[in-house]
Amino acid sequence: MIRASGLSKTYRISEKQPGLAGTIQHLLRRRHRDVLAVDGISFTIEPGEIVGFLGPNGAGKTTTLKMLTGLIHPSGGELEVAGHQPFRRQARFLRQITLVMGNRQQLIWDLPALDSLRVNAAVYGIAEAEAQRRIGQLAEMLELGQELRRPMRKLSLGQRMKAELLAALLHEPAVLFLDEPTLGLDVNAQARVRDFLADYNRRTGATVLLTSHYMGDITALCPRVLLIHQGQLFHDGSLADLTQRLAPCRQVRLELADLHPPEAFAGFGQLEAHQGHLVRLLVPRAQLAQQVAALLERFAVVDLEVSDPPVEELIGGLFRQRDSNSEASQ
Ligand SMILES: Nc1ncnc2c1ncn2[C@@H]1O[C@H](COP(=O)(O)OP(=O)(O)OP(=O)(O)O)[C@@H](O)[C@H]1O
Repeated sequence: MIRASGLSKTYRISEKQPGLAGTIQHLLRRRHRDVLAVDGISFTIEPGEIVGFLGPNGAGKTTTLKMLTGLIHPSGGELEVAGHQPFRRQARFLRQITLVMGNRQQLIWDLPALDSLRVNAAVYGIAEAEAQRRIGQLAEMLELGQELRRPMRKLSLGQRMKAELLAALLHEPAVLFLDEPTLGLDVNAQARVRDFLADYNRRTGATVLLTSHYMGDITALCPRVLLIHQGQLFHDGSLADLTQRLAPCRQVRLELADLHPPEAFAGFGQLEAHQGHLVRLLVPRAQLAQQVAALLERFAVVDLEVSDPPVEELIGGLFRQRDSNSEASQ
């Protein structure tokens, strides 16, 4: 459904010094600087997949989404979405995709969503009876009722987001590009939007590419993630594989019946925290079973939990490390 090969985007930024002198100089001799936002990424997404698109701020996610939806022209590489070249913006292509940005809204603030939805239906050439059927079905899935009859400005953030999703799906697109669809929502509203997206994907077989800073969205919805950093693809695979790649150790938390000095844990792993009866160790994955067995034998254990460090921390740590390496080599 989506094929990108060596996809790149360079933005040209004009640089102007502040003040009148800067403006005159800029008029006489323009200065430009190139920003390589996306640097030759390649990936393929099959119909029906839900793929998470991760990366720190400024990694190039939004730029990639804009190229995939035809909002901007790539500087290089090849791109095909639903059998089309997005930047040609053919009507047949636009009918097959949708883009939802959590920080933008398309529904009119002072009007009830139903009015805007009728306009959208007309723009897409959907007959009135069919539009009503689709609105009814999506409203039921999104648990929206009378809210659609109230002006958008009177709805809660979560209700507004759900109405935006409804509007974005009215033309039954085959590919959904979702940029932070749960931005600013409270945990309950986030969970409802996630459930809806999973349900929608199951029912319709739509392909979904999702960016989110909330790792909960990604773990709940995306069996596969693409991770980009400084415009390059760093990982294409499962979140579990990514975690394994980033964290060679697992965290072992212990609650012990007795008090022991820190030295007592030497040889069981790296002691991360030690407070009274609570102890946290980092143990290499390959030695986990053996070390846990040894801990259970050596200490009177009240409770034990094995987990991966939070993936946000792992990703943040990786990028801090790579950034400081690249600064050091400059
Ligand atoms: N219109 C533009 N003109 C010039 N530079 C831009 C433009 N849009 C983005 N950039 C730059 O391109 C790089 C990638 O930005 P982009 O918005 O794609 O990142 P992102 O991964 O979506 O970040 P965030 O998570 O913060 O939204 C950044 O360095 C950004 O400053």
